[in-house]
Amino acid sequence: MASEIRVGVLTISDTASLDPVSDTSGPSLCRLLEAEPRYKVQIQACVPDDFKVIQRTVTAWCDELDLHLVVSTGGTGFGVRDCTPEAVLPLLDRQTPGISHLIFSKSIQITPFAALSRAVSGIRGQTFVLTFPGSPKAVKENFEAVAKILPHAIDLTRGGTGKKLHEKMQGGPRPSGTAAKDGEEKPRTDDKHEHGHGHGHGHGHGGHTCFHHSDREARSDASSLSLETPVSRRLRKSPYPLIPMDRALASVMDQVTPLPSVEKPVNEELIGAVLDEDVVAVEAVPGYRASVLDGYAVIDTDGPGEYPVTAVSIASAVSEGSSTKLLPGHIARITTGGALPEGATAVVMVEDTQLIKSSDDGSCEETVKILAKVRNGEAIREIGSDVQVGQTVLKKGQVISAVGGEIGVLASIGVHTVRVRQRPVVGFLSTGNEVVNHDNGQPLKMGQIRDSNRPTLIAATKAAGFDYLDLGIAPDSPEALESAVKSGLQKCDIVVTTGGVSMGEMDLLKPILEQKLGATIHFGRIMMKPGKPTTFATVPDPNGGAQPKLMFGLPGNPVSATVTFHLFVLPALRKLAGYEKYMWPSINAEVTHDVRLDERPEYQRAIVSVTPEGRIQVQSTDKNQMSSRMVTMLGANSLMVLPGRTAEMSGVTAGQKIECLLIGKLV
Ligand SMILES: Nc1nc2c(c(=O)[nH]1)N[C@H]1C(S)=C(S)[C@@H](COP(=O)(O)OP(=O)(O)OC[C@H]3O[C@@H](n4cnc5c(N)ncnc54)[C@H](O)[C@@H]3O)O[C@H]1N2
Ligand code: MOO
Ligand SMILES: [Mg+2]
Repeated sequence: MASEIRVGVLTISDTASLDPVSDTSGPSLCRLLEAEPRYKVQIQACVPDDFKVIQRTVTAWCDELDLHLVVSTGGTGFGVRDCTPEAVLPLLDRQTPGISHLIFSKSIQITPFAALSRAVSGIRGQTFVLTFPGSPKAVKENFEAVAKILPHAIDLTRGGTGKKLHEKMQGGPRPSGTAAKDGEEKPRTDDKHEHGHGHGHGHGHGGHTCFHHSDREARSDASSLSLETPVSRRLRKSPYPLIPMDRALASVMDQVTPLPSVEKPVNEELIGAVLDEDVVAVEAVPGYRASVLDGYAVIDTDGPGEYPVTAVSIASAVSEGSSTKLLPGHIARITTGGALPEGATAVVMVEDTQLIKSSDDGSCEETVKILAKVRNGEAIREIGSDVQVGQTVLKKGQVISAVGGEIGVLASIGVHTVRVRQRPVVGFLSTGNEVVNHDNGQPLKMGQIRDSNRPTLIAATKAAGFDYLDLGIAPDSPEALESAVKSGLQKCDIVVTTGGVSMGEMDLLKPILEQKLGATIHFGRIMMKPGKPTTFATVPDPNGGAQPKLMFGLPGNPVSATVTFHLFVLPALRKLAGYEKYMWPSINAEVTHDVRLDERPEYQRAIVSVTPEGRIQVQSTDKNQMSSRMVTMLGANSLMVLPGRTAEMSGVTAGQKIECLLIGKLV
């Protein structure tokens, strides 16, 4: 049986999420649990009665935090906003009706109001999930109803055998009530006790009945992230679980499907495009028998000796049927790339010949001596010897590089257009009342800051070969932000905003996405530095298209925005554009100095270089890697992938190897 049971306690209540201090159910559940040493409450949060927020939180807690037990309190009743069972049920792999029944049967003995709870329970992955009603009394009664079997249930959920319990049960079950704590199983007669089965949640209003209307009214129009929430009542804890980086990346990539393909002419506009078809040569290269050298076309069997020069073939277009025929005992002057006269079987380079006789004015060679013997076929490029007609020269999925190989081959084989994946268009919107255009020509007023995010991200996008739209700057007003994001989504495949995603009262992006644009926020916080509040959402296409649009809410701090753009947005753009390898390549490099680890896994800006002896080294751009200091991006060609600090490992010492993502060119 698990020696330690890691628990998440989730209060589900609009009221409590507005004012977590008023939450009494969550804390009392924590106290009940922690009264037993085996339970360790690892995470506690208040979220509103919001289907998506509940699902997101429970999913993340079960899947990311590897908790043994998640217990929620609230939202199980008949209230119009109560939706805990509806949100939790679809997340469960297996329901546990016996547990729900046990809780119900005990509660109903205490009060008939227990019938107003629609609580569910079950197993998601390896996590046991319980939903309790929203009052400290109900929480206590429900917990006590299952306290004895809970460790065993959790053990079985985790693949345990339950051996210990079965041994304990050898003597048969104890008579009901004999081991009960004082009052545990005594039926209650007081119908008006604070059971709160889904009604009003009882937060901070000790002694209210389960029909507490004022509480219901208060939560009917408010949610934790509501745009109307007054500042003093805003959430003091983020409702978005901190998820690990790998999970965040996987969640982005799950949502990205390559764009459809289009026919494009073969020219430099193709650079960076991904082929969506195999390309077959429609012409042979070369299309005629061509000389590899400047010299003389000969019949190899004639051998060395003096020969009359009876023809000239200079590389140029020749009209059909006009090519000369070489007769035995004759040779023809020929230039590199010239068409071989009919009958010629080899070419002798000019250096291996000697002029014997020329015309009086020297304009014509009449007799030339072939000095060396040549083999049949020597210095001749046969028809199709480079590429044959019908040969597959490029494969679906291949990227048209800027090096030139692909465009060169396409141009040479008579293919004029190719099917390539459409290139995504990404829109950039800076947000913030304090943010002004970097080139506005005005001195900054107190509190203003120049927009460095848009120029940076646009430059990086252009260099990566993607199309972009500059969506300007939106002030921190719900209306302006909503309309700017919406219009961006109408025109782009991805919208990237910077700023407004953390915990301030001006951080409006997340509530706008959820409440105004119907978005699904896949994550709103990541355990990483920089970039903790990075947000990713899918938004229904405002143009009515079937495919949702992608939306990244990057943090406002310039380094956070730049690093998360490289880590998330560019790979997503590459996947959208059809790249099979869309993640950054990484390299292990020797760090040239000691590095202190942060508690969050960190992406330090760094320079990877190759020493004259061929050793690959890496050096941080700057010791002070604060996320506002754009100077830490100077010269960076890589991001050092540093793990979070642990008791065992607090730093990396000079000489150790560390993984580095190569986001720029090696120096
Ligand atoms: N109570 C908490 N506060 C903050 C937390 C937290 O967990 N709890 N997280 C911090 C972290 S980490 C980051 S990163 C930032 C992210 O903030 P936001 O994304 O909400 O961004 P803003 O508040 O709008 O701006 C932050 C910072 O960046 C400057 N900025 C914004 N846009 C631009 C731009 N286009 N160009 C240049 N600089 C820009 C802005 O003026 C602010 O100084 O939140 C922490 N807070
Ligand atoms: O996560 Mo923030 O990006 O450290 O400053
Ligand atoms: Mg902020």
